[in-house]
Amino acid sequence: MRRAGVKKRFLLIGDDNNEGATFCYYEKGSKVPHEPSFIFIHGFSSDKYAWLGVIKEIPYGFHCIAIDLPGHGESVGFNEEQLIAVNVFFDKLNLTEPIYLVGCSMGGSIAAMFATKYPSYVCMICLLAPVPPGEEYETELLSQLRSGVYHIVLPETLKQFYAAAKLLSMKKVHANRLLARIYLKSRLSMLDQHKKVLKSAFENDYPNLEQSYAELKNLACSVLIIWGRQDQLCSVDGANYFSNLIPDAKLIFFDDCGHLITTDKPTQTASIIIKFWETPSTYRTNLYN
Ligand SMILES: CCCCCCCCCCCCCCCC(=O)OC(CO)CO
Repeated sequence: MRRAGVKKRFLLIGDDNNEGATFCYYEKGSKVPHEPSFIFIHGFSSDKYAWLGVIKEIPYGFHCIAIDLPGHGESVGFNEEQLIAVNVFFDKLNLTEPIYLVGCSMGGSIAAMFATKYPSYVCMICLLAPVPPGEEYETELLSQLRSGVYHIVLPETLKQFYAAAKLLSMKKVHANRLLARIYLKSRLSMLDQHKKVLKSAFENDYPNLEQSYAELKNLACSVLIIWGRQDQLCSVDGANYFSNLIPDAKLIFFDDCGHLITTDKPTQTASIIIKFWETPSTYRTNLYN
């Protein structure tokens, strides 16, 4: 933990709809007046830990927060839908100045939808291989997942774990069986919860993705899109879909990179995120001056 310079924190939400609901998150640095905080949102069945490799490479002086989404990691007790819960989180933390929202995979879809639903909260978004909409972009893996073959992303055995790692990442993980077994065991305790999240996402969110994304064309904030060329879960063609929808978006492809961009290219991801932040934008300048 100390390596990445983050502290683990808890935030009790506990309103009428979510009695005792608590967000868990990592924080590095603290809010800098008149600068956007960097907020990181992980993908399905992942958690805040996935961002440590990226956050480690972000220089001190920037304010970074990586949250555990409801139904993931150490965040507990939510009934509310993700977008509303995330919005409450920002309010409770007094993140009143527009933020730089970074999301990976399903977290990228959430970041995109958050920006359309709450435009005043966001001045920049970075989407790492967000879920593309509908059958036209549906990979074989995603369609298997939709039909209920969950072990592709929710492995239950060591063998399935290695198979999942191989499909999602270019990194070789066969190295340490003990660590793999410990990691798998910790994930198994979340299995039923994650199955519920996935089922609900496919039933309620996936069918409406195209309609939800359509709002992206009205975005005023700056948009960065990153995709791994070897992504087998979220089709690389999705990058074209999003850049057609958002003509001003900056598009970056990583070679030798699968779906798990934060695993395969943490250093490069951090440096692109910072470089994009440094790019002059009239929109942001007007916001902060
Ligand atoms: C407000 C809610 C909006 C949700 C919208 C998204 C609905 C998509 C359906 C589920 C699609 C499932 C694929 C997720 C891929 C993923 O996240 O990959 C992980 C590894 O498992 C990376 O960390």
